[in-house]
Amino acid sequence: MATDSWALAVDEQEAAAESLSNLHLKEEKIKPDANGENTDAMRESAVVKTNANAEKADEEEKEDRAAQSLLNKLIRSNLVDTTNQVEVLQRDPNSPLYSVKSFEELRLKPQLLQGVYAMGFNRPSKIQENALPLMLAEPPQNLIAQSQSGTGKTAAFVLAMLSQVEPANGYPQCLCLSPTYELALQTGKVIEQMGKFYPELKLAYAVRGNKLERGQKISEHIVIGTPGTVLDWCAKLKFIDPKKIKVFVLDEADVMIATQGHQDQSIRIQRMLPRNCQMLLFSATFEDSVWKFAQKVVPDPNIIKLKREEETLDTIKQYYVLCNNRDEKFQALCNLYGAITIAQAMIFCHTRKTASWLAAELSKEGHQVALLSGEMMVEQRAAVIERFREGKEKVLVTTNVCARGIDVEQVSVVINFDLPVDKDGNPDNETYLHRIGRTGRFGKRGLAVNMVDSKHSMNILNRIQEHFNKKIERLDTDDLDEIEKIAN
Ligand SMILES: Nc1ncnc2c1ncn2[C@@H]1O[C@H](COP(=O)(O)OP(=O)(O)OP(=O)(O)O)[C@@H](O)[C@H]1O
Repeated sequence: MATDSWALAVDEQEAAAESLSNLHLKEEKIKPDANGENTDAMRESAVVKTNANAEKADEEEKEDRAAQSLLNKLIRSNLVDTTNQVEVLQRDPNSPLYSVKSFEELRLKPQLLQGVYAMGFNRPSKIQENALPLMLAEPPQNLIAQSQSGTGKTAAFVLAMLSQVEPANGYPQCLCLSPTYELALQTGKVIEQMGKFYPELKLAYAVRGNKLERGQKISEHIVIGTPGTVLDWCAKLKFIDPKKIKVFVLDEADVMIATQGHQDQSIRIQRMLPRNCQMLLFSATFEDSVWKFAQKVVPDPNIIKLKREEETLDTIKQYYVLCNNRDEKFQALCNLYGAITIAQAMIFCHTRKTASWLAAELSKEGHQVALLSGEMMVEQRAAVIERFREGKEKVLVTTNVCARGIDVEQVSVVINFDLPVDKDGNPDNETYLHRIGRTGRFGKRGLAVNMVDSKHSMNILNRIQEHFNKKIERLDTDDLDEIEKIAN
């Protein structure tokens, strides 16, 4: 389907409009008055608007990250497999470094060990091998830990909290901060499961809407909540005596830092805690901003990091197809499906609108299609992914926002209906690797097909090719023999 005429695809126009409107959110400009001068009132009002807009953008960023994190928790029932080594930086490099290969070695209270086994945990995960002895040491140590989602961080700090609690003392002794109500509930569930054989142990949720009488003191041993409400409960309403807290956990630090207000509130809470309180901070990623925040929250930390699994394009055959427009891309996709048997495929689009359109068109052609879209509630997204994993649908059409970090082993083909670009329209190499990398895993060979429909997208493809230094071959989807050849 060679082409000379290139038009800016409808999708790209939509996407450009979207990123422009985002830009307007962030960069509210001061307009001159009739004499061409700015008035103070205008400047002030623009500053207020800019702040409000920045907060709104913050809020959206946090919601995106929080939704992703919740989705990961909902769709995961096992540890993520990782062969990467853990890196440990001890606060005192001269003290011996302990690591455990079994839960028995930790000398847990019997009812906790029973709880761990009842959850089906046979041995500590990679990160737990090092983190647990540090967290349970005498005196307990402070810790900053980073490892990708699903590697056992939550289970580790829940075990640390449960180990420190003295149920005979009817007041809060452990405080855990989560970025959102929903994430707090998820952690609460783990506490309840692991503490199943510890019935005297009580848990309270400090989340908006959980109203208590003024002047009341709470008797629950563990409090889990969002920073604003926890701060109110400690400082304003005095439901919690922060001086009695023994373990302070800040979970999902990378999600937390997306909101400036949450950072400030967390730091204010931390300052109210006693000096000997154990401080623990967890994050799935470790950008500079997370690191700076972590150092403010956790004094004298030990640091544990687990590198991310390397993704590679080595086992993946990459192709591109030249088209003139969206309809031709759809036709190319149908030709591909007509010529080869595809176990399961993920198709990525740039906007929700294209994704919905494509899913509908594929359904009309008789394909069993699942659509994962940003408008869906997180629980609905989890249900869609679950069905796809079970093989109930063979094609998953999605936008990038929804599909980060989703592992579906049986996906053999990834199709970039639109190439991944960042907010400024430049190639998003990391996303490309992420999307394509998931097909060629576990020693399997994968197939990736990129749809190119304009000079601009050809340029993006070339830059992706240069970045990875891996050739992306041209494929003619009108030539059935050729398609069959690549499939074999
Ligand atoms: N030692 C273990 N053995 C077996 N399964 C485990 C172990 N530790 C945790 N799990 C399970 O693995 C999954 C991921 O663990 P966990 O939620 O603690 O990871 P996480 O790193 O906190 O992930 P996230 O960042 O998404 O919260 C959960 O289903 C949990 O029950």
